[in-house]
Amino acid sequence: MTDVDADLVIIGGGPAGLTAGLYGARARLRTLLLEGHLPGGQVLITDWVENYPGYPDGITGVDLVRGMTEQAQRFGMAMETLKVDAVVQDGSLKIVSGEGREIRTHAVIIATGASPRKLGVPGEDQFFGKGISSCATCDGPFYKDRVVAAVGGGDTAVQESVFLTRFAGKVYLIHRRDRLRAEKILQERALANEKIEVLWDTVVTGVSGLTHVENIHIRNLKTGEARTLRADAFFVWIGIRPNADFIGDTVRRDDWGFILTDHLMATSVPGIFAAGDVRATPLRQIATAVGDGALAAWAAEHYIEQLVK
Ligand SMILES: Cc1cc2nc3c(=O)[nH]c(=O)nc-3n(C[C@H](O)[C@H](O)[C@H](O)COP(=O)(O)OP(=O)(O)OC[C@H]3O[C@@H](n4cnc5c(N)ncnc54)[C@H](O)[C@@H]3O)c2cc1C
Repeated sequence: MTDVDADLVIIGGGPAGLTAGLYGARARLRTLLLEGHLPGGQVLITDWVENYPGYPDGITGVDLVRGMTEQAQRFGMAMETLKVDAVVQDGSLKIVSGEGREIRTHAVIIATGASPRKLGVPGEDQFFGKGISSCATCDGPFYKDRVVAAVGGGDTAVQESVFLTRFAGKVYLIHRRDRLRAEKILQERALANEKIEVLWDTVVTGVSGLTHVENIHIRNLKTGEARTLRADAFFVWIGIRPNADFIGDTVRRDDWGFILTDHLMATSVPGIFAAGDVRATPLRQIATAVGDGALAAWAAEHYIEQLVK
């Protein structure tokens, strides 16, 4: 059999990749995880996780992913900091490359997750990092007793708006519809919170300020009324896009770019699997990412066994 640098390469060190690493290492595959930044993925910017089973009182995102990383490494998963920019086939091998490095492997699990979507309104790029953020854990504490605005209506927007009230004096939650999409328990908390004012049927048309966010320009979709909110920060939580540009059209993807898989996480290319938020799935959570990662590693193990027979 052709020599490889690792039996299994996992791209991305969020909960999906770390779980795949744990299962790959325990299957005694030479398992290498490549992470472009720090292991942990989106969980690193999640202040408090209260719906991951096994932690009845909740756990910080940092502690949860630290445990996942240590557990996978304890069983032998190797980890390197490397931003992958291509995966190509070479016969039955896969070549994973990035930053001038090439790694030959039998199987690849893509677990590169997703990133926040942008609104695409004037001022958004200009003020990113100058009052515009998608990370309440990172930036919320800067706005003690200040007025902040947020946009979105899903789990992240609602949960993180409640989190922002620990610091901010007032949080405007701007939502384009007349009801929220978030889990009911999260909605109840937000709607009962006196610091949160939901602006229903409203869209953001722009952000302005001098050197930092000062104004959020909004329009009511029902009345057509345009107005300007004074706010010191603006948090954008309107969904996510997959971190899958590097794979191009090597594997089949849906209309939004999420990778299509079967129930065993196999993509359209034998030996390439996908797990977690990067794949087309109806629920994107830590628990589902972990389940995907375990299945993907199991499927990769069986794929590799077939190769070496
Ligand atoms: C603010 C916030 C709060 C949330 N709260 C909860 C919650 O309370 N409960 C819950 O269950 N879920 C929550 N989620 C969702 C949850 O975090 C995600 O569903 C989960 O992290 C997905 O895991 P993943 O491993 O698929 O991807 P990610 O966590 O996105 O990890 C992907 C990793 O891949 C890396 N990567 C990307 N591209 C490359 C590349 N080219 N090369 C190398 N590495 C790369 C990234 O750096 C990242 O570390 C929250 C998300 C956010 C943003």
